[in-house]
Amino acid sequence: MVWPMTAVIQIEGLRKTFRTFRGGARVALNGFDMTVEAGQVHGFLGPNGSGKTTTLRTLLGLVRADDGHMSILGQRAPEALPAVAPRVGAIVESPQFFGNFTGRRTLQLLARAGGVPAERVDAVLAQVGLRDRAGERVKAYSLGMKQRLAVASALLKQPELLILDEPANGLDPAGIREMRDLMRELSAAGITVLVSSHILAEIQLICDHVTIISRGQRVATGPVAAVLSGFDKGEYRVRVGDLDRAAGVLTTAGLPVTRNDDHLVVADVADSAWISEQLGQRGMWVTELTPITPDLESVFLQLTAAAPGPSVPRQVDDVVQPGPIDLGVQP
Ligand SMILES: Nc1ncnc2c1ncn2[C@@H]1O[C@H](COP(=O)(O)OP(=O)(O)OP(=O)(O)O)[C@@H](O)[C@H]1O
Repeated sequence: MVWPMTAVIQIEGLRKTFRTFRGGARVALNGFDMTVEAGQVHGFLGPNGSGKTTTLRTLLGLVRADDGHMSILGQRAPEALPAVAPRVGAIVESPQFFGNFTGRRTLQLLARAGGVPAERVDAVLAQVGLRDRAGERVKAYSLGMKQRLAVASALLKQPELLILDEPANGLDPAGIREMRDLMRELSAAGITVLVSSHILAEIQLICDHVTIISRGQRVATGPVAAVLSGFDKGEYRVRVGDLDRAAGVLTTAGLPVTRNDDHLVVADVADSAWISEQLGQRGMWVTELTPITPDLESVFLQLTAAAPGPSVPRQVDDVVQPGPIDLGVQP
């Protein structure tokens, strides 16, 4: 199989079914595909239980796949993992640090265990912004600082690829912002970053590309802006004095119109000036004409929702699979 030279991670047709305690089967991955190109900060987004951790654990050889092809840095996984491991940093399980050690001591021990030169410790402490707090005990660190220490430990061996499972889990907005800045700095330093998350705002802030998984299948992928624009329905919010009359005019002209309390939502609008012209000609003066651009949250909900109503918890293991949506953005 020929894969693009720039693909740092390539996953095709990945399948994994877990046998449950009671002899049942739980489909975690159902033919999942993902491509992460060099230099990306790639968000791996999906609801709880959609298969993100299973994908990362399978990629890193911690879980055996039932079927599919995977490569990391151009080498087949899991077979070639021992060869590529020195070039990959990963935090898939929350690392447990010894609280009585300082951050620096923790990294010194990890460096020694990994055969990494001791000078790397100060370099990674600086890289993750912990240099000034490196002499404090880890048990006094905030959650954000512990996450940074975890990232620092993964950076010790100067990886080309960093894989982080839910790095911003439990962080407050300021912590998420700091994590975003850190990801961007790592990306600027030439490291490809794959970040999994079920938090949309976090992915929109941190990542330039995204793959969305739902029930073990990829449902969208591409640059964040392209994924969003694939869902742009050309909708405009229109405010005008007589909503009913305006709705009538626009509907007669063939545009889909939704009447809300104090405004209309008009879809399929190619030229917004045409709306003000049509209404103005009939003595209706438009006071607002605003494009409604999709955000990742609404796209995510559309893509991952075979969602039950709010009173019914999402059944992550439902058998029904949504059809994958090909945005044609990425192979
Ligand atoms: N070791 C296991 N044994 C049985 N089922 C498992 C196992 N690991 C994961 N699963 C199931 O596989 C599905 C996917 O789980 P996974 O942890 O990959 O999802 P996730 O997207 O990482 O979710 P979260 O955001 O909650 O971490 C879930 O239904 C989960 O219960």
